[in-house]
Amino acid sequence: MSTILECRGLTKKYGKKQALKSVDLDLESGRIIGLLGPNGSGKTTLIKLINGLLSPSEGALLIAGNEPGLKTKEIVSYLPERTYLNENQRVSDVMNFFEDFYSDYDRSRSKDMLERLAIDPTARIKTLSKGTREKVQLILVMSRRAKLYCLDEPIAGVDPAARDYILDTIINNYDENATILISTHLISDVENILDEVIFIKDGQIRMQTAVDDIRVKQGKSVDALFREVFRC
Ligand SMILES: Nc1ncnc2c1ncn2[C@@H]1O[C@H](COP(=O)(O)OP(=O)(O)OP(=O)(O)O)[C@@H](O)[C@H]1O
Repeated sequence: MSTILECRGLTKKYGKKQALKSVDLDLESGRIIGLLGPNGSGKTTLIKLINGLLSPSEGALLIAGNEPGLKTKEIVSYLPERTYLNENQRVSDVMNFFEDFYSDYDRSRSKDMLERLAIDPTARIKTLSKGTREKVQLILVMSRRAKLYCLDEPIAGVDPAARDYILDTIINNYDENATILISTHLISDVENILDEVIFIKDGQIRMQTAVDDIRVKQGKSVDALFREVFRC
């Protein structure tokens, strides 16, 4: 198994606030990994650094051996915590944009998922509910054949019935050598698809472990362990 992401001494400061404190982290290819932590623990900051939207204050971050930039954008598919879709465009316009922009975009995947979720590709984004916009954006992001997917709160606004379909889609559609990093507070919803979890608090990695170890060795669900470790 190869390493897709490496962080060494990764630090991010916003003024005096240290959002990430000398993080050392390795992510292997072919894993679905939950990035879990309380509010303000540094999850979005880490995901933005991976996507080159922020630069490290100190330390290094490498994706398949490269610093975030044009080369890594070709292999990283990113779902931000907020939707960025242009209100006046139709869903099919955004699909065209993805097709032009990303050589790994597979339009047939988007079509299948839109159909399954009964989303009309000719609908304008502004006519869609918040949850449906989130579904559209996730569908687009998951329709790329990327090596690393970074999903920041992918199912937060989606109803529970569609969550199951979306999570199934995530596990069934992605290439087995790809890695998916999912930041979420909906741990019990996602834990069945996770291979591994990272617990983060106050900008530091508190634990990185296989989900099977939590279940088998500790006899707990990830959700139960999270509540124990981060009890207020
Ligand atoms: N632009 C910014 N300027 C100053 N501080 C910031 C900025 N963005 C984030 N922070 C701070 O950095 C820390 C980490 O924030 P981050 O958004 O990465 O946390 P998070 O784990 O994603 O939180 P949540 O679960 O609430 O989304 C927090 O203390 C936050 O207040």
